[in-house]
Amino acid sequence: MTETAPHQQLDQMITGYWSSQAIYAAASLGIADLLAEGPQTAEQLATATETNAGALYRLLRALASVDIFIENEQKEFALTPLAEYLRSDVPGSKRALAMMTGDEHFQAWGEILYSIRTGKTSFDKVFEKPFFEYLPEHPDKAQIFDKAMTGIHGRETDVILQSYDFSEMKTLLDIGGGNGSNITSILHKYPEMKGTLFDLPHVVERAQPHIEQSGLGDRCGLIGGSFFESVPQGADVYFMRHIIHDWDDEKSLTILRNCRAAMPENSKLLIVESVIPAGNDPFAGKFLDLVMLLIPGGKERTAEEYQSLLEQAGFKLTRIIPTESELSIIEGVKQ
Ligand SMILES: C[S@@+](CC[C@H](N)C(=O)[O-])C[C@H]1O[C@@H](n2cnc3c(N)ncnc32)[C@H](O)[C@@H]1O
Repeated sequence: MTETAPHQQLDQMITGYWSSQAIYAAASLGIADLLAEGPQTAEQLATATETNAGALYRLLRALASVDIFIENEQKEFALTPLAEYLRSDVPGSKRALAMMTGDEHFQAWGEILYSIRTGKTSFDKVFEKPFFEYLPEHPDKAQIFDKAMTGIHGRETDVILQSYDFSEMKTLLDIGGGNGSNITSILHKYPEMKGTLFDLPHVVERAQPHIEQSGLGDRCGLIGGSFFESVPQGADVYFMRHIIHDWDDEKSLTILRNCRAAMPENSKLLIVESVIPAGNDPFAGKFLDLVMLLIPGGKERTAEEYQSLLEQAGFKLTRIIPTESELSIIEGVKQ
């Protein structure tokens, strides 16, 4: 086996965005959906997508060189196992993730030096408003964001369900639960449990059909609101996945204190996040931390940082439960 020399490794890292932006272009044009019925030439695809046939051919040839699409002898392109995930309608689709990452995220990453120099979000510099205020004003982007969250986090519910026993809990509140894919998976596993999806009003409105289609309409309520104002009262579990990492300590404390005020005495707080380990080992959360710096203005935290945050909000951190993935389940109770 030939090893990649350090200078070649670095070349690959430096030019990494070439492939991610090429994937973004193919995802935005819906190429994988067009190929779902069978192979097509670049000319046919260019007609369907109103693009330049020569340029589209070059895009698809480059992507085929990294196993996304494959070109046959008739110069037709077909789907590969990687390209299948760029279809809109497959379980675990990554199309929305590729579209979000290559668009607003990429523009914010272009201003990374601003964030490193100032500690402020480059998203706000580029788009002139915070990310979660930009989304309701751009419903098409907000819909892509909801789907991207399922694309990146969708499989996480399975690992959470493997690692945590919810059987004693009768009611669960999924705070910032997005399009409801997490809460519906939990409710499917626990047929006795009732749930409530809580998120911003525009998100809850889009989630409603998803909850109805899941057949859980009678067990899953929807409440629109802001966790900076208050959260619904009375659930056995206050569940937040990838919420606290979106915010700085001050805003996170507001959310946690609002949860504490709404929680019955014996209910549990569950925060699901990447807990940053010490040392130099690869850990995707260390790069996700940069996304948090650039875009919403939050951070990934260490176990000590979660302990301190929970204590300041009036909680006792009872356990940090590792899962098969990089995620941990941080459990807290009211002090
Ligand atoms: C990173 S996403 C996580 C979504 C989901 N929990 C998951 O794990 O896929 C953050 C969520 O927080 C919601 N959110 C942002 N600001 C909020 C607020 N002020 N009140 C309630 N939800 C909010 C967003 O709409 C979004 O659904």
